[in-house]
Amino acid sequence: MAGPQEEQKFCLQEVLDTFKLCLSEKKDVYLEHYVAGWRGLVKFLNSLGSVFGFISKDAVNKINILVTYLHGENGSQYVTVQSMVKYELENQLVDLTKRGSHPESGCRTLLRLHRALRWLELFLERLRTSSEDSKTSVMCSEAYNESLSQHHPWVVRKAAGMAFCVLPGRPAFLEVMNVGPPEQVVAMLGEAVPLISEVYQITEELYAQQNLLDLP
Ligand SMILES: CCCCCCCC/C=C\CCCCCCCC(=O)N[C@@H](COP(=O)(O)O)[C@H](O)/C=C/CCCCCCCCCCCCC
Repeated sequence: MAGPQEEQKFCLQEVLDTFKLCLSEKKDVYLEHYVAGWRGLVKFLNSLGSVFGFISKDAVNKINILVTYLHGENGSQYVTVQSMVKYELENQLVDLTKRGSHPESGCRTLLRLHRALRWLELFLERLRTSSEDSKTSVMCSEAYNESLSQHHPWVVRKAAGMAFCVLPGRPAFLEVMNVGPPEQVVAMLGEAVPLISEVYQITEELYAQQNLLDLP
């Protein structure tokens, strides 16, 4: 039986499988698999050391908010992102313009992870197409500057930038993914990036249609 250390070990294949399960036949996004994908990614983040603790803590907090809805008395309304949006909007459960009585709605919580998914897509695509001596810190901050950073205040941007500086080099980074030699990791990233991108695009379109992209 695997010990606690073993259970916490990151595996890219596992994350890939989870994101594969995210989309239903009619392209709805299953919340359960979406948060499971994030849980897997947080395992990876935790393996990089305590300097990433503040990021991991925020991600876990948001995952837990969504899991609480998923397992709560109205859990059946939270099966997909589409049903969650419909339910929360129809029941006025979302603070639309300023934070009020629903500061932790499913919609605003998921939006934060959704924005981070775009960062992930950009970062993994850079990682996939980079050369052996490319710097992960540079790829990470470029991806961050093109996506998430515009939603973060100066102090968070500064802390994130400092954390990126201690990321391991590309070879060590690929090794932690527990896939095998670098070529195999690159091949798996070639499968993972389009999947992540599709989940991102579907959510983005839904949020855009409902005017939810700037939830406070
Ligand atoms: C396939 C494996 C390779 C890549 C593995 C990457 C692993 C990444 C795992 C988790 C990513 C963390 C997701 C962070 C969600 C952030 C949500 C957010 O924007 N929260 C802010 C706003 O929230 P509210 O205040 O409005 O509730 C919050 O202020 C943020 C606080 C923490 C700082 C977030 C910085 C995010 C940087 C991007 C992640 C860098 C990870 C680098 C590891 C390679």
